[in-house]
Amino acid sequence: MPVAAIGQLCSTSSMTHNLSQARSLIAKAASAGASALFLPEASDYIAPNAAATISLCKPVESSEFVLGIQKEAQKHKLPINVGVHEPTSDGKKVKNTLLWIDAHGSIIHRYQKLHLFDVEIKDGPILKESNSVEKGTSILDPFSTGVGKVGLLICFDLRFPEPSLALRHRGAQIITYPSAFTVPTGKAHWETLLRARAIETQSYVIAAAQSGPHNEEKTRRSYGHSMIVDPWGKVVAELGGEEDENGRGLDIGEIAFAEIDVDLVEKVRREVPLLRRTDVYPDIG
Ligand SMILES: O=C(O)CNC(=O)[C@H](CS)NC(=O)CCC(=O)C(=O)O
Repeated sequence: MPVAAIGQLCSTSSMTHNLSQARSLIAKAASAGASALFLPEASDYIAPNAAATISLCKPVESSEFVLGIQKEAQKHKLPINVGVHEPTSDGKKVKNTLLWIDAHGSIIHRYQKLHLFDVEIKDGPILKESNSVEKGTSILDPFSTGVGKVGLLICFDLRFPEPSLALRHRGAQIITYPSAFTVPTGKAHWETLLRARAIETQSYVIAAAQSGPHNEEKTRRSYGHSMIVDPWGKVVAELGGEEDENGRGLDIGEIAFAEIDVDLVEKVRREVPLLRRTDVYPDIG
C-alpha cells in the first residue's frame, strides 16, 4: 500500500531558512519510502504583516524556495504538495497557492485558496488575510497520484463543507488541507473539522500544519497537530503542537506517515451510502 507523509515546519520570513527545513522533511520522507509528501500552507514564508507578505512574494519561476523544492522532488523522485505565495497579475496582492510538484520536479497542478481568513476574535487573533491575498475563483478537478485521487483545498477552506463535497462528487479519494491554524481556533476546532470532512466525504483527509511562533516577537503562532484522517474518521497519523517550555513549536522538522488504502475508501462508501436528497435541498446540491 502506498504511504503518504505529512511534514510539520515553522516558516519565518526567511525563505532560505524555510527551504532548509523543507529539504530535511523531504529527505526524511524519501528515505522512509513515502509515495508523496504533504507540506503546510505558506511553507515558503510567513511574514509579520500584510506589506511584508506582499514584498517577499516571488513568481514560482524565480522563487528560491519553489525552485529548491522542485530540485529535491526530482532528486528523490518524490511528489510534493506544498503551499506557497504567488504574486497577482497586478503585483498588488498575492495568491495563497497550493502546488502539486511531480516526481520529475515539475509543477503540474495549482490551486488558489478560495476562502480568506478575515477574523476579529475578542482576546484572540485578529487577522485580515484579504489585506494581502486575492481569493481564488475555482476548484481543480481531483487528479491521480501514487496515493490516490487528490482534491486540493487550503486551511480556512476547511470550515466550508461545500468545496470538499464538490471534490468528492468529482471523484476525490483524498482531500488536502495544508494549514497554518491559529492556536485558539485550532484548540477549539481543528481535529473536529478535519474528522468531519473525512467522515462526510468518506475520503482521506491530509493536513500538514505550521507549528509554533513565526517570528521572535511571537506576533504570529500556529497550532501544529498535522494529521491524516482515514475515511472512517480515524486519526491515522498525527504530530504534536503548541509550544514547549522554551517557547519552541512542537514537532517542527518531524514527519508522520499513513498507508493510504483506496479499498477502504470504496468499502466505507459501499457500506454507508450517503445518498443526498438534493431534490429537497437543491441549493446545496
Ligand atoms: O499568512 C500567510 O502567509 C499564510 N496564511 C495563513 O496563515 C492563513 C491566513 S491568515 N491562515 C488561516 O487561514 C488560518 C485559519 C484558521 O486558523 C481557522 O480557520 O481557525
